[in-house]
Amino acid sequence: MFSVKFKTTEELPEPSPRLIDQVIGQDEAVKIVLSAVKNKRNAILLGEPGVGKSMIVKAVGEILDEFGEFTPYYVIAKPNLKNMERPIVEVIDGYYKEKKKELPKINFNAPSPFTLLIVMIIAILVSQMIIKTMPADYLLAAVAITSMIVLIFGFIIVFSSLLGARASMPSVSPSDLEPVLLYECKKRPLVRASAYNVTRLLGDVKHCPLGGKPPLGTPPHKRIILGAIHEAHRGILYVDEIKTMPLEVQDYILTALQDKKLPISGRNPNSSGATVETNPIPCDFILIMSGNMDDIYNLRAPLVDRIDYKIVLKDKMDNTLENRDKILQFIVQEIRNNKLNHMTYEACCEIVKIAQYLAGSKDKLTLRLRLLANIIKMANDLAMGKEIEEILKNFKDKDYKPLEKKGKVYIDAEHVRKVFESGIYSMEKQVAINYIKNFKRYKHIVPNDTPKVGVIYGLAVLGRGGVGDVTKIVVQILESKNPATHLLNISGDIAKHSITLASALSKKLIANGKLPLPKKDIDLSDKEIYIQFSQSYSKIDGDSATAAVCLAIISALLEIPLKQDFAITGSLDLTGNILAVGGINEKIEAAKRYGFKRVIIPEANMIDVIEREGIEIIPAKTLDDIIPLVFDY
Ligand SMILES: Nc1ncnc2c1ncn2[C@@H]1O[C@H](COP(=O)(O)OP(=O)(O)OP(=O)(O)O)[C@@H](O)[C@H]1O
Repeated sequence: MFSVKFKTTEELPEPSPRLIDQVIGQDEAVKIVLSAVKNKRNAILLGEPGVGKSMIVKAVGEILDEFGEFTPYYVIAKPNLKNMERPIVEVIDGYYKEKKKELPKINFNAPSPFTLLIVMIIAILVSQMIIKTMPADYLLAAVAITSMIVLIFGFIIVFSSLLGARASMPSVSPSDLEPVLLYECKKRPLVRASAYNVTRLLGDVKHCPLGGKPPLGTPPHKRIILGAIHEAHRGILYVDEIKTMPLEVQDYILTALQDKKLPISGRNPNSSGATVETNPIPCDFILIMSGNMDDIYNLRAPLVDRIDYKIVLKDKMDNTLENRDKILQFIVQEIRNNKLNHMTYEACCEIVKIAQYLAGSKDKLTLRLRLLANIIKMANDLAMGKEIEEILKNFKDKDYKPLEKKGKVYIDAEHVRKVFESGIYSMEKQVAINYIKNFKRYKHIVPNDTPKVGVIYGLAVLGRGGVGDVTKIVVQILESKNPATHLLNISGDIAKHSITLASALSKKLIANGKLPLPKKDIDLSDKEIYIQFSQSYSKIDGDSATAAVCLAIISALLEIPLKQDFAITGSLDLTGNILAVGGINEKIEAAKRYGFKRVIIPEANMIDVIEREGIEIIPAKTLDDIIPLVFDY
């Protein structure tokens, strides 16, 4: 199964501590993201949930220092003395601690010593002129007048400038005018924000219940909240959940990408911050976004155009020795990273089997690794169950002492199997399992040895739960002047079309008389065909029942009974070839669960089938292959 031999994962080497080395099966995507970051390109990662989109970005974030020089900076906000509602935000290179003393002082427009000197000289010259024009007896008075002039000039200049500066904000205390540090960035940043969180992404101005004006309120520059878009300056902005990104936010991001700066304004119209807006603040970042496959359609075209790399992550990989080793590496990582108990070799093999099952084929392994991680964690909890039971048993015991560890606990294959079969890791699977359990009580579907005309068992997968189910298909023929085909309990368009096809094909095959069945003369022009998916309340919306329906119609029209010990799945083309279907392993599992001894599947699907005991799997290429196996004549 793996290239190394071991009894438990304890014997395997420690995984690399670097997250970038821990990413499994997404080598291409990792390479592209690294190249995007190196060359300052924007990128979007698309893929199924839990395939490692966030992990890749986080891993790249860990090694950002390796992408060349970075100039540290800090961001301060200071008041705008001309208009307090337009505070000024500045990005300053360097470390805040070093430059703290040099923080810009608020200028009260106090006159400089040079201005004062000029004023004094003018004042002295004026007083000299006065003295010269005065008679000698008034000299003393003249000197006094001159001194007064000099003093008055000085006072007027100093106080007028101070009063002038404060005219727009009377009673502001010096502390209200102090600049504040909003953010300091010492190494290249990776800033993560969810697309729906507008405040976090774009920044905001806090509400001040006291009106937002000194002396009682907090001045606007002290209420600014920097956005992730600004914190990501000179680094990476990672936006996930793009499906939820409001159009307005997309426009702001677009502006930021174009202008490399964006102002912050109050976002809540009812807040005192609503009237505040800063200057455009520098925000030169690489944008990386992520979402599920269809989410890209929620983005505006101009934004999509500005994203250079569009990367689709894989959701499965080939089932090779090398890739099974990667799954093993993943198991060890999950155990070490989450401090779980170690796993036996057999349990690891079981995880590989589940990886095949979730990939829908024996040739593939799933890369929806969050699902696998959850299964491993729950299997670990189950392995610990014995201890938990013991603790509960001793809970009421006064003399209870904490358990002494009796030997090591290992996750074994049984724990893994139990978690997978119970479906505890998936809500949809549990709903489907409950539905099937309840329905089975009515014994509507029971394999038996009594052949019946027009009755056959088809196979389906319930909802998104990944659980297969058996559906009973019943066909009845009525003599009628109004020949038609009626479909009952069939909702999906594809299903309706495929069953119409089955009906036409079965009539054609009977009409040309080439079926390997006893011949019977039959007038098809007066037959009304009723096809029912009996007691099927789950939506039948695929075409995988086409072969089953076709056989049931032939049986009903020719009145030749069908055996009842098998279930069948397969799509059909117009010439009677059986075509591959999805969810083949779930369908085989369902047939086995209901007790069928045989299951007929398209031959093309054989590459997907994961071996299991207890049921015979019969591949079929054409209807002619199947007919001798299923009719009782
Ligand atoms: N390619 C991978 N390699 C290793 N571990 C993985 C990988 N993909 C997923 N995992 C495991 O699953 C967890 C969740 O993965 P992550 O959050 O990156 O998925 P995602 O694709 O971003 O999912 P979503 O679309 O739901 O946000 C990881 O922390 C890791 O344990």
